[in-house]
Amino acid sequence: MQVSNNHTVEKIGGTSMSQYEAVRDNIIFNPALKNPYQRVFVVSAYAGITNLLLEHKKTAEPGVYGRFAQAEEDQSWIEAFALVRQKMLDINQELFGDGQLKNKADKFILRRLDDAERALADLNSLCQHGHFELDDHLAKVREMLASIGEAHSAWNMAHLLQKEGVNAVFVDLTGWNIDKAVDMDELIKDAFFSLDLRECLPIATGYCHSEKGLMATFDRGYSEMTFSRIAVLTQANEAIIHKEYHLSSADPKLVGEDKVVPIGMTNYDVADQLANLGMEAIHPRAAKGLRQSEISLRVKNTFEPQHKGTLITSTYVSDKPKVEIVAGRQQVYAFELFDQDMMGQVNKFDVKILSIINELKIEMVSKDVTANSITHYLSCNLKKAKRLLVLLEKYFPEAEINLRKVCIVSAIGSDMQEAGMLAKAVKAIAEQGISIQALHQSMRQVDIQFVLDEKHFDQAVIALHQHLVETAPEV
Ligand SMILES: Nc1ncnc2c1ncn2[C@@H]1O[C@H](COP(=O)(O)OP(=O)(O)O)[C@@H](O)[C@H]1O
Ligand SMILES: N[C@@H](CC(=O)OP(=O)(O)O)C(=O)O
Repeated sequence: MQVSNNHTVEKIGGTSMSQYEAVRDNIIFNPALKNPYQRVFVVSAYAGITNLLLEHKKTAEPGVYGRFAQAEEDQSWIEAFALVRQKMLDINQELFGDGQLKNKADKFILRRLDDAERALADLNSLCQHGHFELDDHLAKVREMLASIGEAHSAWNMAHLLQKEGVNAVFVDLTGWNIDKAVDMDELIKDAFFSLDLRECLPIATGYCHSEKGLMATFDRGYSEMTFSRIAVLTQANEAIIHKEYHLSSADPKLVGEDKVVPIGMTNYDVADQLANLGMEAIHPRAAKGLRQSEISLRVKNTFEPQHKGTLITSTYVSDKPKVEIVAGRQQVYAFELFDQDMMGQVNKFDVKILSIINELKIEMVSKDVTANSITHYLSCNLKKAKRLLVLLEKYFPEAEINLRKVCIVSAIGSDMQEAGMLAKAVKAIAEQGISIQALHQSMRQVDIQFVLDEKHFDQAVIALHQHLVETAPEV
């Protein structure tokens, strides 16, 4: 590639991808730009497709992968496959209408789907033999299935844009046709090496093959890793994420589009806190690469092309201490382990608990300790929570273990060091008659976290936003 340091790398999220006209008119042909080039696009699967291929991101309802992994005798993954195939063909119909290009698009994606379905069927029958364990192959199955979603959306977008006269190039990073594992960085460098960004517009798959497995390392939201790696390796001038909404002071769907305000600027610290809560302004590991390479990140609203969006840099700090965002996480399991013997040796207990949590690959959102108890706040499905409970009971037979489903609601800002900020936040919650289960504020002064009963999530977000953002004096 002609490294010019004069290009941007831009990711288009799944919700935006499902609205092609908006992507074409507002992003590709953004009126503020002279021409569509000097940009690299990295695209996610259309909204809902990865949920059908793997499992629902929020509810964990199993898709093809979830069903395939569940039981060798259960053949319901075949029905799940039929569902995702139909959904992908429906999307093609809507985008291309009838004609040659639609046939080409169908042929492309059907080949991948058929290849994958055959591979799963073969694996399933192989694993009927005692010598083969399904579990040994599931990680590869997950990678294979995930990659189909982004191959679909990227192929379609490149070909739709070609129809509009743009020299768009489909960049397939899925590694579908390669015969040996390749390093992710090598694959990206190879793919972009021969491209002249002055006259072609690469549309790259948000899924990228890697020796260790993209899903295994980063799991859902992985397209941001591909995006970040491409931005770093091609030395982008700026990295841009296009989303359905502005990065706002709270979820517009929950608090109301008229009440939230777009965030003008913020820093990577804030982005990390948001990602930790599952808001995914950007995948925290993706942010690390951009931050280290000093590439700033802009989050833009697909539907308001004139708006500059939110600029995330490593250096920004708000002029005055303030709460920038109220966000939260539902479906959190609080595991409280209490043992009188823990007194004076909390560390010893914690090391073992953490090793079990890691073994089960459960994500930790927060934790707190007292002299004789440790509580981990974990984000996982019920199945994993039950598994963890069994293991903890086995390893700590003397301990009392309490498991509760909670939510975490958090007020976040790049600088929140102001006397009275915490009191104001507590008052906002207390006024609603909500009882606080736990409260965390770290020395880094970038967030205040409330652990609450699940049912209070919406009410707490709305109340905190009202008292800390809507009524806060303008800075
Ligand atoms: N502070 C916030 N600002 C903007 N969106 C938010 C915020 N908190 C939660 N959301 C929610 O995030 C969701 C995901 O954003 P979206 O642009 O649809 O993602 P993707 O681009 O990955 O498809 C939106 O449905 C929105 O309601
Ligand atoms: N489609 C993948 C990857 C991704 O990052 O998607 P999105 O940009 O829509 O969050 C997923 O759902 O995990």
